[in-house]
Amino acid sequence: MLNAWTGAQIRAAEAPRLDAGAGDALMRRAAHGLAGAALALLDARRRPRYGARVVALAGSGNNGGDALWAAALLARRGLRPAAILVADRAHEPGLADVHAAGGDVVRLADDDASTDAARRLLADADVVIDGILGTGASGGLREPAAGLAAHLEDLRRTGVVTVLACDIASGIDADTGEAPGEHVTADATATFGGAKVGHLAGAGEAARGTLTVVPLGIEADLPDPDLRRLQTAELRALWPTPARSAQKYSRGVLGVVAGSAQYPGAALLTTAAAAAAGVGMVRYLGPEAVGGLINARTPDAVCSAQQPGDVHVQAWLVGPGTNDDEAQLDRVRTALAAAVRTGTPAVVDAGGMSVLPEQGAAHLVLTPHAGELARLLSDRHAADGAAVERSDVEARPLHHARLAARITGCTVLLKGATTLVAGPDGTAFSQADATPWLSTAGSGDVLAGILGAVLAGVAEHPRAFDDRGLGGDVRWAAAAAVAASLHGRAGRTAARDPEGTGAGGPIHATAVIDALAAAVRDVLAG
Ligand SMILES: NC(=O)C1=CN([C@@H]2O[C@H](COP(=O)(O)OP(=O)(O)OC[C@H]3O[C@@H](n4cnc5c(N)ncnc54)[C@H](OP(=O)(O)O)[C@@H]3O)[C@@H](O)[C@H]2O)[C@@H](O)CC1
Ligand SMILES: Nc1ncnc2c1ncn2[C@@H]1O[C@H](COP(=O)(O)OP(=O)(O)O)[C@@H](O)[C@H]1O
Ligand SMILES: [K+]
Repeated sequence: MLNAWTGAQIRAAEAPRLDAGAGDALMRRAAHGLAGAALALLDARRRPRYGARVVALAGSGNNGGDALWAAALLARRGLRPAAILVADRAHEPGLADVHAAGGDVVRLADDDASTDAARRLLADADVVIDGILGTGASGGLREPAAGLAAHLEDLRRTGVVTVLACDIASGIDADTGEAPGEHVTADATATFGGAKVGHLAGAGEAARGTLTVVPLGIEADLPDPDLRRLQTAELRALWPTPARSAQKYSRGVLGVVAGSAQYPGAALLTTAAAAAAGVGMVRYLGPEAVGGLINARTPDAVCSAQQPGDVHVQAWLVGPGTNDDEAQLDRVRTALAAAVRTGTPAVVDAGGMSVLPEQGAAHLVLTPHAGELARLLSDRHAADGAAVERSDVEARPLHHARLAARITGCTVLLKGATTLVAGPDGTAFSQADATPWLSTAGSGDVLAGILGAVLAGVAEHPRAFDDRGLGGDVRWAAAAAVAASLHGRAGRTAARDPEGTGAGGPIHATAVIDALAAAVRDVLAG
């Protein structure tokens, strides 16, 4: 599990040590970790350490102090240190050490001469340590730092310099991952004491590069994390693997209300994905014509035009492709009412979100993309009557996912390059296991099918969640994170993009279904 905390949580854990006068010692430890990360970056890029130019960008706070101290430490390893001070104050002991190491120092102001001098230093740099702002920042980067950050990004993108962020890329909010304005983009980040929420959400995910956590000795005092990311070990433990004595009913029956005579595709994709994910049985409820099409692709699905009240299932999947079909929407309403009454978990996708019960529950998992979440929040007057736009959700994804979970009382899975899951109690997960090739029509239907299969299996595996501190209502959010991760991994497998960088090539939704078994096998094999 990769856990992430807010700046306030980290500061609270540090507070007793700061009160005991250990602040400098903590900063020295941070600077040491930062210097090590700078050397590792040079090594990874096969650039010689000796004579390499390291430039610290230093703001007025301790983040700047860390960067200055790291640059001074690197002078002892043969690097040529320099500093660009972007505020009118700088961490005095750090600056003194850079001077003592013979480093060049430029103080950036709003004039051409200092801007030119700063740019000359950057153009000569091998590694730039971004210590402009850390967890003490409020709002976006201000000038002149904002202009320098934009220039730095031009140099980074064209391979002139490598950027190492101190704690967090400056301009990214450590508590949310939001970027209110210009921000630094890093090739790597060394963070202190624990990952920050801003590394795993919003613009912060793409701005951080490779993340290294430098221990500060405060780890035992950290509270429950604010945001979590499941990794292979958790996926292996939480994936619904059949017991020796399993039979189809014990593995879980998934009731699916999806598609319509006019839009059968969503029904085909969701049922095929659920079957491929290894659910015990899929029971499809809908028009006969759609059932026929489903059986041509997925003969193992049991299709009928029954009503939800007539079937016994362990989980529901409702809503994909049902928008324009009143009979299907009626089935969706009935299934959701039954789910709330009986505590049966349900995936509520697409059209299903327009017929939510008044009183939601954590075991109903909504799966909107940013546009659908904006509509849902607008319909619920979440912004005091003002419309919420897709761009609002994209700019502040974690905030809006949590807001929607609180307002609806349901678990909310917000789809995107990073998928965020929020429970109504504020518990949140972030998964970034996908590939941009997954952004294709029908990909969301496949995710809904996988999630349906996972939810149908949860009842059989309560201990797996309890044993990892993911019991109670948190299990629904955790199950959604499991599904998002496997969906992303299947996408990577299908696209042949193992790192999720956009390498490989195009895929369509059915290719993701076909790759799912291999992705699950990889996870189970560790
Ligand atoms: N705590 C510890 O023990 C340890 C902490 N550690 C390190 O400390 C870092 C946190 O340090 P910090 O608290 O000094 O805050 P930091 O982010 O450097 O900046 C605050 C300063 O910036 C300014 N400022 C604010 N917003 C701004 C903006 N938008 N644009 C421009 N300026 C802005 C603001 O001044 P203002 O101008 O607003 O008065 C304020 O003075 C943390 O990330 C980690 O690296 C490690 O060494 C381990 C031990
Ligand atoms: N840029 C991206 N990188 C990785 N995954 C993405 C990206 N864009 C979308 N996805 C994933 O693809 C799926 C798209 O879902 P959705 O928008 O509902 O598509 P549809 O409604 O056509 O099925 C989601 O699981 C989402 O997380
Ligand atoms: K920083």
